[in-house]
Amino acid sequence: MADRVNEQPIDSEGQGRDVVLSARDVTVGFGSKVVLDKLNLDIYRGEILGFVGASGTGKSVLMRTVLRLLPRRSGTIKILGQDFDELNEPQRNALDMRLGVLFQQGALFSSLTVKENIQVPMREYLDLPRSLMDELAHLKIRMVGLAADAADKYPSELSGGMIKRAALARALALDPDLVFLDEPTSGLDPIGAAEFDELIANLRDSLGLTVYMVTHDLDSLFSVCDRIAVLGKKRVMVEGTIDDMLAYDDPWVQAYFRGKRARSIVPQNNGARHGNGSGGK
Ligand SMILES: Nc1ncnc2c1ncn2[C@@H]1O[C@H](COP(=O)(O)OP(=O)(O)OP(=O)(O)O)[C@@H](O)[C@H]1O
Repeated sequence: MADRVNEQPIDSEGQGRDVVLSARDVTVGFGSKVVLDKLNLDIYRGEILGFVGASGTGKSVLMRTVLRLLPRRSGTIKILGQDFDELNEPQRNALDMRLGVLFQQGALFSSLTVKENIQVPMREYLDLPRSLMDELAHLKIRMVGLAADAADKYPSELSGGMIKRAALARALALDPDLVFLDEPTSGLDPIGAAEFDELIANLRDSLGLTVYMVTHDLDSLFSVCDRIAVLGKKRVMVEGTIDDMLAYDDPWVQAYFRGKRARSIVPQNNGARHGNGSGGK
C-alpha cells in the first residue's frame, strides 16, 4: 500500500524509524505563484530516497528550501531533529556540516583543482593543518573511485563522470550524515550512470549515509532507491516502493512508471520484483 496520499505524513512503514529529515506543511511561492503547498515529507536514516516529479513541479525548489537557499512562507523543516529557525549561528554551522550537497552540474570551482575543491568546505568550517586537509582530500578522492592523480587536475581536465565523482567527494568532505544529490546521473552515459549509482549505494552502506536524490533516471530509481517520493499537485503525492508507484492511480505516475521506457526496466507485475536497495529498512 502506498505510504500516504496528500495527507498527514506519519505512515505505518515509518513507525519506529529514525527520521533524518522531516518537512511539515511547507509552503513556498514566488509572488502570486505557489510552488509547494503544505508539503509533507520524511526521510529515514540510512535510506536512499528518490525524489521525482514532472519538470517544473518544484523538486529543486524543495531541495533549495530545505538547504535554506530559498525562503518558505510557512511550515517547519527539521533536519536530524533540529529546526534551523531555532538555532543560533554556531549551532547552524554545526548542523550545516552534517549535510553534503551535490548540485546538478557538479558546480566545481573551475579555478581550483579537485583537491582544492574538496578542501573548500574544510576551509570554511574547520581549522586544520594543510597536511591533514591534503590527507583527507586524498581519502575522499579514493572513496569516490577517482585515481590519485585526479587530485591536481582542474575540472576542465575531467570527464563528465569524473566531475560528478569529484563533486561527490566534495559533498563528502565533512563526513555528512545526509547527502543531497540533484540529478547526479544526468549527462552520464548509461554505464557511467550505473557505476555512479553503485558508488552511491556502496557509500550509503559503508558510511551509513542517508541520501536524498532528485532524479529523472528510472534506472537509478529502480536499482538503488529504497523509497520514492513523487512531487505533484504542489505536494508529495505518493511515496513508497516501486510497487507502490505501479499501484498508484494518477496519470503522471502511471505514465512515468508504466511508460514505454519504464517497461524495459521495471517489471510491471506488482510483487514479482525486487531490485531496490534494502539499506535503512
Ligand atoms: N527563484 C525563482 N523565482 C521565481 N520562480 C521560480 C524560482 N525558482 C523556481 N521557480 C519556479 O518554480 C517552479 C518549480 O521549479 P523547479 O526548478 O523546482 O522545478 P523542478 O521540478 O526542479 O524541474 P526540473 O525537473 O525541470 O528541474 C517553476 O515554475 C519555476 O519557474
